[in-house]
Amino acid sequence: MSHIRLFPRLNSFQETIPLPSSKSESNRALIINALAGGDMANLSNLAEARDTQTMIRLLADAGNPVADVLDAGTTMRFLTAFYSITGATKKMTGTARMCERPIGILVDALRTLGASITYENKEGYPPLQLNGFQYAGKRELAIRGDVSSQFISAILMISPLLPEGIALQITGSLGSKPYVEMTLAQMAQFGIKASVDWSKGLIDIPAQKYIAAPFAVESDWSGASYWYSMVALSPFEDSSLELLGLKEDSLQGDAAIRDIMLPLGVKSTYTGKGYLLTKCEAVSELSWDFTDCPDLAQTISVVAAAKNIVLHLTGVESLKVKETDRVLALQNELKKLGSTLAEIKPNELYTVSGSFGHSGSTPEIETYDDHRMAMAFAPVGLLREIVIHEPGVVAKSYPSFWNHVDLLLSSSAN
Ligand SMILES: O=C(O)C1=C[C@@H](OP(=O)(O)O)[C@@H](O)[C@H](O)C1
Ligand SMILES: C=C(OP(=O)(O)O)C(=O)O
Repeated sequence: MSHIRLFPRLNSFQETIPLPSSKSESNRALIINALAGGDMANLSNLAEARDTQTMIRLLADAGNPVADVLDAGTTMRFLTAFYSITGATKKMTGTARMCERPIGILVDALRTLGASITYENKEGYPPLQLNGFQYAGKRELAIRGDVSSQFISAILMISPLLPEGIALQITGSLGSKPYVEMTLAQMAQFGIKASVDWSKGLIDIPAQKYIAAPFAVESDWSGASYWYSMVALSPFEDSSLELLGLKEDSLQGDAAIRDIMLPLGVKSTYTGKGYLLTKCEAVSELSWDFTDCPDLAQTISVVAAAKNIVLHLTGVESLKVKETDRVLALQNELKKLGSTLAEIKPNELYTVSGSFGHSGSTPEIETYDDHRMAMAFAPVGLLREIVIHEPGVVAKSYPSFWNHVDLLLSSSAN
């Protein structure tokens, strides 16, 4: 299927959406469970996301000298640390885009600990060749926090296995902090004790053993964000959705979508089984810092553009090194809705503003091999006909996305 065409419906919806499981929680659970020597049967509700299925496949294929992670960032970063500490000889590679995503900060940290790693092409980027591990005898490690938190999560998960544990000093600002907290919380569920001083950026983990334990993965709050958009963009006041499996007290930072969407016109009510989303009044201008929840920036930018809400975004620096340069991709595609994403302060402050076009030629949205481009723009189909190119990209995190969209929107695929 090279594109999907979505058509607005003429009435409201009241539906229940069975959300996918979190790929972030799944990929941590898989690494931690493997380090604990646990049985796979201990893990329930693992994500159907390709990133997680790739992790499962690669962990089961220990003897293969090559690990191809495709486009999965967490799989690349977590497995590089996992194979390093387990002394594997392994080539780590992925898609062309994965080979443009930085990994030097993690490689430097692993080398300091004792890993032997070489770059096959460009310094600081995959593919990598891992050639075993000889403990360097140092428990103090400094690591930058401003490029990707996944480097820190990767190091943290292997740290209990280091002969003296680790005293990790995060330097600079820390982006995506809730993902580091998620890592520590999941490690704690497998018996790991850590002391953390966020005011100093210090995480201390003594050497200790993981204790195998059962772990059930929650529904995905990042995937939930697109259903929030559906409610925000529905022109009918009585539209509502119930999202199943979301927890009130989630490990996922993207649960912040509850707070972000309130001023954008969506009220969240916990039902015991998940969340009920209903419509409420929206503001006309909003500022939001996405440092803790970068994966929500596309969702929110599109909602703002489609509702003619002026949105000021900060904390979006990391968007340039994700599945695509998400700032550039948004700039190109928001134009097709009548909006601009203007860089107000270089690399710091961006503003979405414009005038949403209900008529004129059908916007044809390119997706740049990025699942979140496809899912962020799909809800616009509630307001006007729209075409999304390469809709299969959603498989990275949410393979059943279009089946769920069918509950709300008519579509034709080509
Ligand atoms: O650790 C994780 O599971 C993730 C961390 C974030 O990446 P960065 O830390 O690179 O911002 C996020 O964007 C990604 O989708 C998943
Ligand atoms: C950035 C993402 O994933 P990753 O970095 O793990 O490829 C994402 O899912 O939006």
